[in-house]
Amino acid sequence: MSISKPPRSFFKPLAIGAPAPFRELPTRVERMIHFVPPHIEKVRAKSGDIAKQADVVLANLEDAIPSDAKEAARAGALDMAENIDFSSTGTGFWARVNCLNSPWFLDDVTELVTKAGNKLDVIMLPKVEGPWDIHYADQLIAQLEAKASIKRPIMLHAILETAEGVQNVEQICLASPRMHGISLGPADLAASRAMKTTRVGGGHPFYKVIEDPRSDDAPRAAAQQDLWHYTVSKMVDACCTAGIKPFYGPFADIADVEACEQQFRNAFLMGCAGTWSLHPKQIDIAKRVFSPDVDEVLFAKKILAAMPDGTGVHMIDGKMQDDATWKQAKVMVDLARQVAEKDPDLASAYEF
Ligand SMILES: CC(C)(COP(=O)(O)OP(=O)(O)OC[C@H]1O[C@@H](n2cnc3c(N)ncnc32)[C@H](O)[C@@H]1OP(=O)(O)O)[C@@H](O)C(=O)NCCC(=O)NCCSC(=O)C[C@H](O)C(=O)O
Ligand SMILES: [Mg+2]
Repeated sequence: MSISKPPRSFFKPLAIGAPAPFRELPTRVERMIHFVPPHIEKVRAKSGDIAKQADVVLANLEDAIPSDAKEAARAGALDMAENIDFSSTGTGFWARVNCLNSPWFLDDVTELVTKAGNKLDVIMLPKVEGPWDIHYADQLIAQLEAKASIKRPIMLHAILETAEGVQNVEQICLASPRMHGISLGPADLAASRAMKTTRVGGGHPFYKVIEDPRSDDAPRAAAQQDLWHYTVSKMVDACCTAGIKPFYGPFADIADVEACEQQFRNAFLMGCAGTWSLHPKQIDIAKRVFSPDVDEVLFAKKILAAMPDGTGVHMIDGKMQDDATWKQAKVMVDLARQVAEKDPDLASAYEF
């Protein structure tokens, strides 16, 4: 017998007075989650301008924040919630709290929900290992939402960054209607798996396939492979099954914009909705990559126009189209419509 909630209970608030969880995710373009270290006043002061460029701004309280600056970072996050106007640009405001077994988690969540809960869209939860972590955070957040009379539910976004978390990703995604999505955490995950790399995301020059020996003894061609392909695929399937969003995570070689763009593009093509940006220059890369390609959108529109009821078979520009390609086209055009609402230049390029 499986131990899961009866269907009628799944969407009930977990505390009396807490808002009911969303039945559908709010429709939002979230091409990048921009990380701000909120304890650094100089950077925090820029986050108002960053909020005009990025789809989501995240106050980071976890890794990259020194242990003696955790309280300052939390205070900085509350300051951002109070003083930045996220709503006029439709920008999401998220916070990454410290992990569940840290001494800071309880105060992070308590203060964020009770003091900034009506501004906060999503809490990002690091190092999630199984559905039990989500159940605990879900119940605690509901209690705090009730206590502080929060009007709309705060969503949860888990980071996939331990071998155990990857093993349990399907159950994590299905654990609660509060789940918004999952991000890949390639640095912690590499450490958890004892992968022999010091890079954060991206490829590795030693992880490659080489061609067969050549008769002329010339050097053999080689191509780097994607270390993250299996994990991203597993994450995308788990998220799509649960109706939540998969995201790539950090790419820490800030100077290597070309490799960053390629890693983001691989994730986009495989189904990810967005990525993290750690530095302002990664915002535009993510915007470019996670907005669908103009030529592909125009071609997808042709497919939808040729097959108004989504059935049958058609030839367009020499390529066979049928019910399945109609669905592919709809994914592309639906996303383009959402992006177009935020971006007038793309709206005109997509010919909406
Ligand atoms: C990575 C950085 C430490 C680099 O900072 P810096 O050396 O200051 O960069 P620049 O000199 O090029 O900065 C140019 C100007 O831009 C401002 N700046 C820099 N970063 C940001 C930012 N994130 N948001 C807003 N503004 C930013 C600088 O202040 C400069 O301004 P000015 O002096 O006026 O010209 C830094 O970018 C940074 O701290 N980024 C965030 C790092 C972070 O959040 N790391 C944690 C996430 S990754 C992770 O956790 C791993 C994951 O969990 C896993 O397991 O995989
Ligand atoms: Mg991490």
